[in-house]
Amino acid sequence: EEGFCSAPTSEHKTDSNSQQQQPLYWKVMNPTLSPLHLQDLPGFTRSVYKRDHALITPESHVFSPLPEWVNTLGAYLITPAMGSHFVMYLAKMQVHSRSALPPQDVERFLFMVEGTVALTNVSGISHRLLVDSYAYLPANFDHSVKCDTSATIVVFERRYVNVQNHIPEQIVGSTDMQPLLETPGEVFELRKLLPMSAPYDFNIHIMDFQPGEYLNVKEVHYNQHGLLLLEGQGIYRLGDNWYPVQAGDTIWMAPFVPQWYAALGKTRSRYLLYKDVNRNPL
Ligand SMILES: NC(=O)N[C@H](N)C(=O)O
Repeated sequence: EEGFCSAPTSEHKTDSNSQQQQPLYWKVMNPTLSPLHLQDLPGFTRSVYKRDHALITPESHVFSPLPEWVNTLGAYLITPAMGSHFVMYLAKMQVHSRSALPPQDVERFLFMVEGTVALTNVSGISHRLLVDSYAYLPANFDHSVKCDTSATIVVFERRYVNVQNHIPEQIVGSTDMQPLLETPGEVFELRKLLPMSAPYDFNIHIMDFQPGEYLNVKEVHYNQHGLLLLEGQGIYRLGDNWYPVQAGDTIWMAPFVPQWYAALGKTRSRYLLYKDVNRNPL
């Protein structure tokens, strides 16, 4: 990693090649694209915190032990203190680490950014989660995540909003197994990681843009978002602000913040997006 940082010109020239040689989503935790002349500038950060949105960039991450987890460091990137009804955090699992359960009535979604973990539920059924795998654990669903070596997971949790006669189930999958969905009037590629049915009160979208592609709708909507840019770079408009963004960046979008994205650079942009759905906003 050090060698990579100290060779900015060759990194730049071989960017598309070196990205191909690195594991999927490698740039999320290795944000070497950050402009070198700004990287060491004392006090400089691209992070921004405003009433209706936030941009949290990797140089601002602060990790501390995750309460009740074993050998795991966490960085909470979005919490209700910002106005969200969910939390989004990075869990860095280390050698012989283990998760703790979320609080009562809180559902959980895990997405693997780095490494491998084993997810075991109360029936003893285990799944190996690799990079790009994900799992949804309903509220009050007994489970445990274990890691022998190291892994990074992006985690979303929220208090489940019950509706009568609908019970969500554990879901385990991977992005590449999900079908592309119709996006009328838009050019980006869309996959949804959870069923679109009523038991689920949020979904996680994976959105892909080729360089030069952008959102057609300048969206303003009641839903809130937590976004992790998994690949690529571009410009995110939030309200009246236009932010250069790159893989590894997190964005909080409050309800009704005007939002728009354009992908730039030479490689695909891919982002993961929490979105509350299927519930009356009243
Ligand atoms: N900012 C976004 O990408 N929003 C999504 N298109 C969405 O709300 O589904």
